[in-house]
Amino acid sequence: MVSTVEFFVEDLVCPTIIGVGPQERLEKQDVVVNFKIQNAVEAMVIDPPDLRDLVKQVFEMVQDSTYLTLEALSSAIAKDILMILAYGKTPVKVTVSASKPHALPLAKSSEVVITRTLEDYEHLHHVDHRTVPRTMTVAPSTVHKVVLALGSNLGDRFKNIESALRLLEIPGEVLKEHKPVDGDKAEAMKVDVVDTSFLYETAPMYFTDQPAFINGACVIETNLSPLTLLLLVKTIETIVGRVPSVRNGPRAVDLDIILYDNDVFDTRPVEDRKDLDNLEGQLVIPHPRLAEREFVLRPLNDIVPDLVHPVLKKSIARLLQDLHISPSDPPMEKVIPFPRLPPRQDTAFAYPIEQVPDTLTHWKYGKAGTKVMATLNTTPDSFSDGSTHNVLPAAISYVKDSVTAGARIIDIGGYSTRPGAAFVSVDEETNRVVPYVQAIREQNGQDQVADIPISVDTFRWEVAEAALAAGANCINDVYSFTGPDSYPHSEKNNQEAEGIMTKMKAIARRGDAGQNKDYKVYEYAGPNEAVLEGVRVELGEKVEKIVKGKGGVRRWSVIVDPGIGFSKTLDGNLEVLRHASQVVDAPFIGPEGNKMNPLYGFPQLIGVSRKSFLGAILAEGQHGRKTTPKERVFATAAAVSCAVQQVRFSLHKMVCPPQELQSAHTLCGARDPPPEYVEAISARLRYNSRNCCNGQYNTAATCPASENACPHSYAYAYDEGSSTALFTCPGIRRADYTVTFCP
Ligand SMILES: Nc1ncnc2c1ncn2[C@@H]1O[C@H](COP(=O)(O)OP(=O)(O)OP(=O)(O)O)[C@@H](O)[C@H]1O
Ligand SMILES: Nc1nc2c(c(=O)[nH]1)N=C(CO)CN2
Repeated sequence: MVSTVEFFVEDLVCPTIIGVGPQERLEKQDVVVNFKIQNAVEAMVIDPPDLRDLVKQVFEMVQDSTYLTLEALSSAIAKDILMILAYGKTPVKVTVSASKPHALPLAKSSEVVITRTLEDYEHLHHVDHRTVPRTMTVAPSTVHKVVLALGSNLGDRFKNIESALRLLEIPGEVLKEHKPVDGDKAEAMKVDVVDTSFLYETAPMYFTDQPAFINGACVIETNLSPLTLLLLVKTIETIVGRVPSVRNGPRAVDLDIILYDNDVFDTRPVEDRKDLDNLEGQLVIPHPRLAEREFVLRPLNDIVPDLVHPVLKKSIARLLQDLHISPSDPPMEKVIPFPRLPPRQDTAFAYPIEQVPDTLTHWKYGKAGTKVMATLNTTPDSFSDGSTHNVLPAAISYVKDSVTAGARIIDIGGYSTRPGAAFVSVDEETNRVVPYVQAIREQNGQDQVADIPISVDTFRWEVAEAALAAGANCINDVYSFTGPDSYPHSEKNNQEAEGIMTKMKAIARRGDAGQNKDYKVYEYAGPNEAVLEGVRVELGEKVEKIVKGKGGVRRWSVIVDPGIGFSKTLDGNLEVLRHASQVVDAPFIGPEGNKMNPLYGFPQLIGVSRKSFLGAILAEGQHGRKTTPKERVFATAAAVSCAVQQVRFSLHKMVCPPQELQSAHTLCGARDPPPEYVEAISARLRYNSRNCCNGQYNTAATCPASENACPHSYAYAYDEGSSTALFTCPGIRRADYTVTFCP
């Protein structure tokens, strides 16, 4: 006979909505829950249940539930406990009792007691492998929300991931070879990529002697069953170029199914579920290694932070928070890729998707987190330097000098957005932009210039399309792609527009230069933050519109611009500039401060150079006077340095000659200390975090160390990726990192 051991939890009091009476549906009442877990002694010794965690999860689940009967509630509690404990481990038996102490006037309580094992829940088509559809099935009217993890560490990693996403959206074509599809029509299969995370460069986990990965995640909507989806992702991995390799080894692309609705599946027989090394050819959902992988959790946290793991009953944000990240772990770095456009035509590629471009370059957030954009105005009426650049040779020499001076992207504009600027036809604007793009790309033998990322400042799809075809990489749209002439509103066929949107990089700007807007509606944010909040809400809505839903721009392709100098008073402009970091660093916004900031985490473009709000400041006071844009150099430098001090990744749009641009670049570059500092800083942080808490504590809340563990200040330490050290050890506070460098 197998001897068993029992664990008890008694008198857990949880307020909840329970019962059928009208009053009971309105107000929470206390329910008292007791439960007992029984299992073989041997299994429990090896893997005892974490009762503290279990109690917390049961409490939260009961508190959030609204069952009509104690029977239903007890059964749900039993199911949750069984699933939490059985996740890859030995099944157990659970007895749950739930009582309502206030239900009966003449009795102490009314109570229900039930005993369950996992087998009792098989009919819910969870957990048991026999219930996972083994055939290729499609239910055309059912839409499932599925979360996928994306990874690549071989070849053009960004291109591989983009190719995989595009192939996902043509499941019928990809799975053609796998016919017969059990009577289902390939055309009925549907997958839409409806949201994407940021992308991160990550150090390889498990098998560490291999190249760094690019990792991300996406949400898809599909009518495919879990197993058909598995077949689809495995087929796509092969098409993109994945070849068999060592376990956890290098791969062109890796697509893992992380979550499928709220479902729980395991195709392995019950006796094989203890192990995670026998997954080949099987399907386990949620992905069994999710909770240990920062490279999956962090991107998921960008898009579905509140999604609750159906077994562990914790949100993605909580799983990420609970992850034990060691200070010595290399940090994950957000990256910003630029496509090389137009794409090379690969006639051998047999699938009907838009040709995926190679990657021109990619920027990292952490290293040199500030960059300079030079502005090439090709309008005769440009407000500060018109007439100097609108001649091709002069323009090219400006671009060359700007690149030498440190510009990392060129923004070309052929239609001024200043108030009262003359109307320019689409053809005229195109002719003002395209020849300049072509001329830059034709700078043979001068790779730095010929390969410089180019953005085009336009709000018209015809101009954008022509510019991208000529070799521009990025569209800088003052209306954030939601204007009257942008793609989604144009008469252009949707599919074609979608192709253009996914191919390019996008700069989403907030508003044109019309009347100053009234921001009173956002005054809840505080007397001095209404404009800032207005920008977050309005630009946030526009950005959500372009990154979410079918045909969206990838989140990793978007840079946001709060539009300093656009539709704001002088105070409004200053407010945004002074709080520039809050545009993208504040996680929550809204009247209750509980709405996710849709701009959270985006790289930011800041354009202050020579703008008229600086002119307004220079005109103030006794010694003030009217200035021309060219006279606002010092004011520009002050404004740029104000933003550089705050924003983790910022791109500064400069409208100035190359020599001024050089000082902006140097100013921005001042955040990059020489390599020996970086090494010294990381070593010191590692040392301090070890000393401070002996590596014992992993969350800021629990480390008892003093506030003064780090006596030195290094601005760069934070940027260089020591955020893990900062996070795991509160002795090293972010506030310690001012802009002084250690001698
Ligand atoms: N949720 C899931 N998503 C993807 N594959 C899964 C899943 N569950 C089980 N598998 C199985 O895992 C097997 C190994 O997949 P793969 O080759 O991608 O492994 P890996 O990338 O080395 O590891 P991992 O999947 O843990 O990232 C596949 O044969 C697949 O059937
Ligand atoms: N950083 C990182 N490490 C990995 C990854 C990955 O995607 N990113 N995938 C693996 C196998 O799936 C093994 N290790």
